[in-house]
Formats: sequence, structure tokens, C-alpha cells
Amino acid sequence: MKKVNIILFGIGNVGSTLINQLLSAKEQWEKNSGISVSIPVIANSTKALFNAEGISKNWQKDFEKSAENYNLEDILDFTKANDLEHLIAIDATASKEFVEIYIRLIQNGFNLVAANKVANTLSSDFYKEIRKELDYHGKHFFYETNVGAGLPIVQTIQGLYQSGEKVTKIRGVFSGSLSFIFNTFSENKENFSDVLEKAGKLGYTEPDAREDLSGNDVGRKLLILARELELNKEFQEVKIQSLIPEKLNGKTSAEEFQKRIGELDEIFTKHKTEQEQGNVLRYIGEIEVASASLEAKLISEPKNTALGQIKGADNIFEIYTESYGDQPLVIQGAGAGAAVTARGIAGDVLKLSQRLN
Ligand SMILES: NC(=O)C1=CN([C@@H]2O[C@H](COP(=O)(O)OP(=O)(O)OC[C@H]3O[C@@H](n4cnc5c(N)ncnc54)[C@H](O)[C@@H]3O)[C@@H](O)[C@H]2O)C=CC1
Ligand SMILES: N[C@@H](CC=O)C(=O)O
Repeated sequence: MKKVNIILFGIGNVGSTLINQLLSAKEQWEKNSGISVSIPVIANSTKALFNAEGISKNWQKDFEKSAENYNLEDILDFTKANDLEHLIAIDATASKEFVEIYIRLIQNGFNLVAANKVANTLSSDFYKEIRKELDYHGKHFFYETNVGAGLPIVQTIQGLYQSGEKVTKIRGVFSGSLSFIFNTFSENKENFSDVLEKAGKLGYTEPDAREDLSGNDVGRKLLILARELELNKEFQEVKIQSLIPEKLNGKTSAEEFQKRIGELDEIFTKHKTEQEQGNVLRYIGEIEVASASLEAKLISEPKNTALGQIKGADNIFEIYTESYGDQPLVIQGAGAGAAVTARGIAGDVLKLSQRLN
């Protein structure tokens, strides 16, 4: 039996669901894959719970009772002192700062799995540096949930590209929260701000919903896929239409924004009423490979098209390639939510574990 040790950073919406999924699937993984998963450390931004034997189903209570302030050194010392091998650090934070420790984790024997999209969307120098360190230390980095949550998008693009297929265009709805928001807002008479609030409660938005509404989250996903196709792009080069006015973005705090979301109602009611009859609003992403152009924008789409008919928090990805010709390869399904995202991370952990000797 191969024992794999998970150090989980981020025990919010996605991270806590992941713990429960991993603990429930433990016996099945042991029986079917010969992999025994243990979670000796879980951490939020300030406190960590350490248990060399691995946390149990009572982890929430244990965390409340015994979690202690920590820094990275404490975690490195703990894994060394307890001879923990086959280490996988999972980044289930949305932190822009946390990714700064990726290189040190790799240098200290960790493999990485990330739901956080930040590391893959910083400068291409940092992107290349991570991969250089991974190669040098013989470590792995999986990030399927960076695009499409639990949908198999990253692996499909990697598989097509690495097999020599020419991908010409990727177009679709890349945001689960914006999909839910526009599906609900286009169909119902609810205020935009009420629908936005609902999307947050369902766990579809980023911790700061402005990441979604500004188009930055879709911009990041476009960049992540473009880089899989070896397009040498930077985040600043992605053309992004923001859905929020400057007065609510910029220097406004997340709390203040939350209090003022009612100010969005008028703007979105205007978008809605100005459409042609039978159309719906869709926030789409598009990668044109030949011109290396990446764009995220709001469009009004006829309801009877592939993009127009999606439901709930669905994403849809149309992948155009040489072999598929004019009829794209299409992947569709829930593109946000704790359960599907956590399952996507669990899939990454399993695949990564199978590569460890
Ligand atoms: N919600 C979804 O449908 C999807 C989410 N993701 C990604 O999953 C990640 C987590 O999302 P949620 O769980 O919704 O966020 P959340 O806000 O519910 O949880 C974030 C957690 O990270 C912790 N954290 C923040 N900074 C930290 C640091 N420096 N060190 C350790 N922990 C830190 C927080 O304390 C919190 O426990 C985000 O990067 C998001 O983009 C990816 C795909 C889908
Ligand atoms: N906030 C994101 C979650 C998944 O990445 C989205 O809305 O798609």
C-alpha cells in the first residue's frame, strides 16, 4: 500500500468539502488503487492542525480546539520530524500571496495540486520557474480545477496538444458563477444583486465576487489554457470586459462592495432590456490560436444555440481543432460548486499519487 500525505492549505468552501470526500473515499482508494491517503496537516490563513496519524472525521471540532498559529517552517519541520513521505500540498486558497511559497514547497519535497488559479497566471517567468523546479526535483503539479472546476478541460487540452493535434480555437462559457447569474437573471424577475448574493451562498463565486464580475477569473482561465497551447501570453494581454463600474472596484473593500451591490441592479437591467427578444446574456471567453488573441466579454446570444441553452452553473467549452473540423469537441457541465471542484481536486490527488514511486 502506498501512503500519501496531504497538507491542505485552505479549509473554506472547497477545502472542507475535499476533506470530507477524501475521508469517505479512503477505503475505496485503498481497495481499488492501493493508495492510502492521510491528511496530517490542514491550515487556514492563520492556524494549522497537526496530526501525524492524519485527521479524522471530527476534524472540524479538533481544528477549533487544537489548531495553532503557524508558519511554513513549522509545517516543513513537522513533515521532516515525522518522516512523512509522498507529500502533496493542496492549494485550496484564493490567495495571491500563498503562491509565493510554491517554490519552497517543491524544494522541500512537496508535489502540488492547486484549485487556486493565481500561480498559473502570474508572469510567464514565474510559470516557467515553477516547472523548472518541478523537473529538477522530480515533482508533479496538477491543476485540473483551474478551468471548468471538476470538468476535464485542462487534461483534454493537454492531451490534444501533446498528441500533436492542432487546436485552433476555444470558445465558451468559462465562469460557473456568471453562468448561474445570467441564467437566473435572464429567466426570472429577480434583481441582479439578489441573484449575485444567491450565487455566493451556493459557493459559485470567488471569495471576493469582484474577481468574477470583473472578468478576471475568466481571463485567468483563458490564460491557463493558452499557456497549455504554448502561447506565450501575460495576464495583461488578455482583453477583458469588466462588468463592474470603477467606483465599485478599485479602492473599495470587499465588505463595502458587498454592501453596495444594489448599485449593479440598474446597469444589468439595462443590459437585459436592451437585448433582442429570445436572446439571453452570456459572459464568454474566446481563444483564437492563430492570432494568439484572448478575450472575455458579455454577449447577447440567441437562446436556441449551444451557448444560449446552458442551465444552472454550467460551463460549456467548444474546442475547435484540425481533426474535429467545423464541428467542435464540446465539454459541458457544472463549472462551479464545492462538490464538483473538490471531486476534481481528489481526481488530481489520485492521478498524482499513482505517479509517485
Ligand atoms: N468555488 C468553486 O466553484 C471553485 C473554486 N476554485 C478555487 O478554489 C479556491 C478556494 O475557493 P473557496 O473554497 O470557495 O474559498 P473560501 O474563501 O471558502 O476558502 C479559502 C480558504 O483559504 C484560506 N486561506 C486564505 N489565505 C491563506 C493562506 N495564505 N494560507 C492558508 N490558507 C489560506 C482561508 O482561510 C479559507 O479557509 C479558490 O482559489 C477558487 O478560485 C476553483 C474552481 C471552482
Ligand atoms: N468563481 C469561479 C469558480 C470556478 O473557478 C466561477 O464562477 O467559475
